Amino acid sequence: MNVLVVGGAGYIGSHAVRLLVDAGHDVWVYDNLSRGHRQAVPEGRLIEGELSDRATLVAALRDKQIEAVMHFAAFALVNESVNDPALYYRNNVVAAIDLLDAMREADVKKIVFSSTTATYGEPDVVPIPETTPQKPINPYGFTKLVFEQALADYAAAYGFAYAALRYFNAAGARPDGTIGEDHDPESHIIPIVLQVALGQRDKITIFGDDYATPDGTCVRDYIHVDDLGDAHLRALERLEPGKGLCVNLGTGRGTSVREIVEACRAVTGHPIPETMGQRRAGDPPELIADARLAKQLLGWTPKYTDVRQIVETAWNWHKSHPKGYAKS
Ligand SMILES: O=c1ccn([C@@H]2O[C@H](COP(=O)(O)OP(=O)(O)O[C@H]3O[C@H](CO)[C@@H](O)[C@H](O)[C@H]3O)[C@@H](O)[C@H]2O)c(=O)[nH]1
Repeated sequence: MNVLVVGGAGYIGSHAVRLLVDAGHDVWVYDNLSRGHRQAVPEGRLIEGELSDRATLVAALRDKQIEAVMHFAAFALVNESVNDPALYYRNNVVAAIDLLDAMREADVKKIVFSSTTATYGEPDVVPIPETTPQKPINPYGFTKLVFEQALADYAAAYGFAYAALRYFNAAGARPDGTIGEDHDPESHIIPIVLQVALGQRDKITIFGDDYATPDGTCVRDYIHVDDLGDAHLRALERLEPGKGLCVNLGTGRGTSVREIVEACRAVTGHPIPETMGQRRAGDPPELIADARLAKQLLGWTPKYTDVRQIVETAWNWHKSHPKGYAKS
């Protein structure tokens, strides 16, 4: 299939691009490189442009005879969204609607969208099934929920075929070590802990150990980035006009912050000093996917079932690219 991957130079998008190429799809990356990396895109496959630049998008969709779009070009930091909601509503909603309208203009109506567990807010029931009411608690979560709703409405009115894949915590890197996770500034737990092992930070600060969880630290469902990519490829094959496929992507297993730090010690052989800090505002104690629907509807099973394996792939990237893409 001819696929345009919008935001395909970013962390998760770039991994999906490689899997699409591996599977024989004809793949083009559309990205403004504001947070993505040119080096993460296969040679000759980058179309530079803004999400809101409808003319460039329509031209790309037509020239490359695109049949489906994967949309990864959203901002995804909770704190940033609280401090600058305008940035989030502009990019994740307004510009993303421009993308949908460019698709209408070019008569491309298949889209796979990166949604998030943040649309559920702080759910009462864990593991979290898709039937959980979506009640976000920050602007980031709201922007993703608004776009899910836009997709449902575009499906009903214009015959769009869509998938909204609600990610839990994306982690790890392509096992061949060629691409990985490089955010600036970094805020995600695994890269930060690995930066301690690389000598770039003195210690890891654990944000609270007084939660009502088995070891007192927050529990998350870490899902390997290639397992996420695999689910995108499967969703692409199952899109139906006028319908939405809304599923959680997680392993169904929880891992605490302490367990992440332990896994990083085991994988790197570094003692990784830790210190106990305050709770971080807005962190729910426990987010674990009920991942049965994705298995049922997509025939998808995550290959990485042990968080240590996920950390191994991340470490493989970080130790060979200690400065990320910039100076590796
Ligand atoms: O220096 C650190 C960094 C993180 N944590 C903890 O580690 C866990 C995971 O944190 P992080 O890696 O930042 O992920 P989440 O906050 O769970 O965020 C995930 O989920 C969010 C929406 O739910 C998305 O916005 C993010 O991109 C995605 O990584 C949380 O309990 C944090 O409090 C620490 O203890 N110390």
